[in-house]
Amino acid sequence: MAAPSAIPRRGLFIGGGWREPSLGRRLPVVNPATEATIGDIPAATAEDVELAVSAARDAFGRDGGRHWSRAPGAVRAKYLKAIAAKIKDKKSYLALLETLDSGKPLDEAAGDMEDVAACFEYYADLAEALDGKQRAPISLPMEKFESYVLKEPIGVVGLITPWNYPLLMATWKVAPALAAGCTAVLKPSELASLTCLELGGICAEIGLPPGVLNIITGLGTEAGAPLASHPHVDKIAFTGSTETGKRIMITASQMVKPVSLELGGKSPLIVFDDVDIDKAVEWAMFGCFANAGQVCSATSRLLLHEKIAKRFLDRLVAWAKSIKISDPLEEGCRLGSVVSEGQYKKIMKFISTARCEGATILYGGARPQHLKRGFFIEPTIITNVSTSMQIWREEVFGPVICIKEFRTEREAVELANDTHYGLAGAVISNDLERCERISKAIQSGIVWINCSQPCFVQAPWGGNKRSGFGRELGQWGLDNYLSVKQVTKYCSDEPYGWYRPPSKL
Ligand SMILES: NC(=O)c1ccc[n+]([C@@H]2O[C@H](COP(=O)([O-])OP(=O)(O)OC[C@H]3O[C@@H](n4cnc5c(N)ncnc54)[C@H](O)[C@@H]3O)[C@@H](O)[C@H]2O)c1
Ligand SMILES: C[N+](C)(C)CC=O
Repeated sequence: MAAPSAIPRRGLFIGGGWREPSLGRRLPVVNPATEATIGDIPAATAEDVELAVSAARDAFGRDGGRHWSRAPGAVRAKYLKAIAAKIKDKKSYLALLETLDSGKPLDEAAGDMEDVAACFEYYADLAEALDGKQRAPISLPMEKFESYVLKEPIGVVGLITPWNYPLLMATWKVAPALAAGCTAVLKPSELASLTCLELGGICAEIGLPPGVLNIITGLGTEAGAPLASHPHVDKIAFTGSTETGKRIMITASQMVKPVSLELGGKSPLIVFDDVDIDKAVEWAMFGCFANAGQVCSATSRLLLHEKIAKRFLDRLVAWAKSIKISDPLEEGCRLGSVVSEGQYKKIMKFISTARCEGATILYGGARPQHLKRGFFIEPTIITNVSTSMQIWREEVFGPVICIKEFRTEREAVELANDTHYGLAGAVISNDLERCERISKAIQSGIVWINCSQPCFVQAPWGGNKRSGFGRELGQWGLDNYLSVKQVTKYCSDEPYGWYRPPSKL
């Protein structure tokens, strides 16, 4: 598909319609693969947050919730399925916008759109099943009482999301929140908001009741912060950096507002000496170079058994040289640009600091020579790394992998856990018992065996330690937006009998 000459000019999506931002300001949209400004998005501020939250509150309580929050799950499922169908219809167009906005290869963006549609369909099914799970009885030790559980939507939720998988990360929150009966205000990243705004258009097309989903674009400090601190927002679900996550937690704590946080990572991939080297190399590449390494769960610390380290690195360099780095719209592109100039400079600084600290840039580390414009960085392989180096400790969020060797399983696990993060980890070995042992020993929310990165909507996603808490996807994702209410009934004809009745005289 050819790139459109201009991207759609959208307003903020509030109360089922488009609105210009209150202060009339807009932010430029830069295609990171060409550095050309291709349009702009509205810059919402506290005034717009106020309107969006108010629209979401109205939608939550409208007609006593009969049309949304207390409607049968099948009603909400119908809308979610309609959204999924539209996403599928518009897959090529949405993928194109995602690529123009973020620099990711078009094939990856198309895959993301399939995952977006699948996520809406999955939570449509869970919305339908929710009614059947209401009033689940609780077994009590006293016959005079009966107890059951109601699962109710939490209320109005604020959803704040990052730029690396713009529509997909938003969908991981929007789909379960709506399935649960919540109404929502979505604030995508200012660096890539185009497809999230298109989601607003889709909601209007399918006739989603006004205010159920509101989408406000803008800067984190101007639009995200007032959303997080708004007293009428009942929960914040956040995906982004650990630093912003900390700020959100502090803000939310003032109102004892629940938060779920999906934060950064510095995940390990352990490779033993009993593997097919080329197969393992491909997973190592996918684990750290897919989406130009801008993946929260990127396995960016590679731990190699010393017996295969040399051969593995030779093959890794050979494979890395063969990656097609190009305009992300070109067929077969496997490494596009990173998302922005700021991200490009940040990654380059990580590489130069690694060099200054004494690490070896075995391959890459620079702009590809054949690309004169755009924020492209070669796949970068760094060796001679010590555990005190920044490159070992901090999340780069770019196509940069650092490597250490190990001798024993114990040493591998110690190195794997030598991080403040705890999002993911991976192990590759033909000894499956060893893989099982290691999957228990790695301190993270996700472990992959003999692969890295596959992600399924049915399985829980989230981290430990400074990678956050709470789980998205699967049933856990729905539970994020449900409040559990205990209802207990006294069902005996007898008086309770704790107090002595007063005399009738
Ligand atoms: N754990 C996961 O599932 C997961 C998934 C994707 C990305 N991430 C993480 O996201 C990070 C990259 O994303 P990013 O650079 O967009 O993160 P970021 O923290 O800079 O921004 C995330 C979102 O928060 C908003 N924001 C910024 N400051 C804010 C504030 N003070 N109050 C409220 N909102 C604010 C931003 O506008 C954006 O919408 C990486 O650390 C990555 O690991 C985690
Ligand atoms: C889970 N994933 C890989 C789609 C997004 C994390 O950044």
